[in-house]
Amino acid sequence: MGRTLAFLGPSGTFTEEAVRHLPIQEELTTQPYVSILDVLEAVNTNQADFGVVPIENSIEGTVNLTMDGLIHGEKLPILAELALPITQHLLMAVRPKPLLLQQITKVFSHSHAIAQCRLFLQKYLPHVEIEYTNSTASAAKLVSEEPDQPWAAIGTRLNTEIYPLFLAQESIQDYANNFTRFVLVGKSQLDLPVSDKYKTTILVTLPEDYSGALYQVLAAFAWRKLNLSRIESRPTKKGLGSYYFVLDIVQGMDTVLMPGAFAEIEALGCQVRILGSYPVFAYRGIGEKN
Ligand SMILES: O=C(O)C(=O)C[C@]1(C(=O)O)C=C[C@@H](O)C=C1
Repeated sequence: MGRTLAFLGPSGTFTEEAVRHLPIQEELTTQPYVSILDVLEAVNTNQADFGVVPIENSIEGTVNLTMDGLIHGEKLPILAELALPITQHLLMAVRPKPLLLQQITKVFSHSHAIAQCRLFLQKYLPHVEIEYTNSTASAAKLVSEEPDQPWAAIGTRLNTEIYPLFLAQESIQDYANNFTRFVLVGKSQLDLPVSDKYKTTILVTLPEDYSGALYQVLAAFAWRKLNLSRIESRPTKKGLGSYYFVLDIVQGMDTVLMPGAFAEIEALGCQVRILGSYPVFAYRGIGEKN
């Protein structure tokens, strides 16, 4: 068997779709895992060579499980990124005639999918119980297996082809411009095509009680004209008020500017850890895929 790639399953997740759109040239055996942590664990323990997980959504923000897994888990470099357009649908096991949303008692989905449809749920399904699942596809599978229950799942259109489900309501997300960034992680090298865009993600720990430290960190990038596309704080989990800063710099390591900026930051007393320096691939599908 060749090398393997773990992804957030079961079949029909947005993550699986991201795997299909990543321009991986090698024939990898793909393996679904039930949670994001299981995917990362599979790669950490060498059960899988690579993994694909969601890291950030344009409506709901960071996928904390992924971010914290990369920060606190074993060192697992980010090898590539792909942003996928996301369209969420309300899926049911029986075709309701007519569809009476009041009859639905429970809605199942991944927390990020629920969050992307918060206003829809508040307006049309304020009475339902929300049940969180590990992925949108696990919600779809669960609802399809209980056709006698007045339940619905939120997930991809693709799930109506994989599971015995109907599209009860199309495109229910609150904002049209919905994208999720997925990252490919792994300890070994993988041949990927060149891209016209590269990013470097770093984790910065500031020195304690140094006023203006974050300002100085940002200045090191600003005067070098190194563009940041994200800055985010995550708790170090060592106590209140203690944070790591995650920075996405729109630049690979192929310029002296980057090591220069890191050296300047380290001279301030900051610690810098590179989480990955990787190509960014664009989704090349046509129209709605999910
Ligand atoms: O549940 C899925 O289908 C996933 O791939 C996970 C996930 C996420 O974690 O953000 C991916 C894309 C959507 O934003 C909703 C859910």
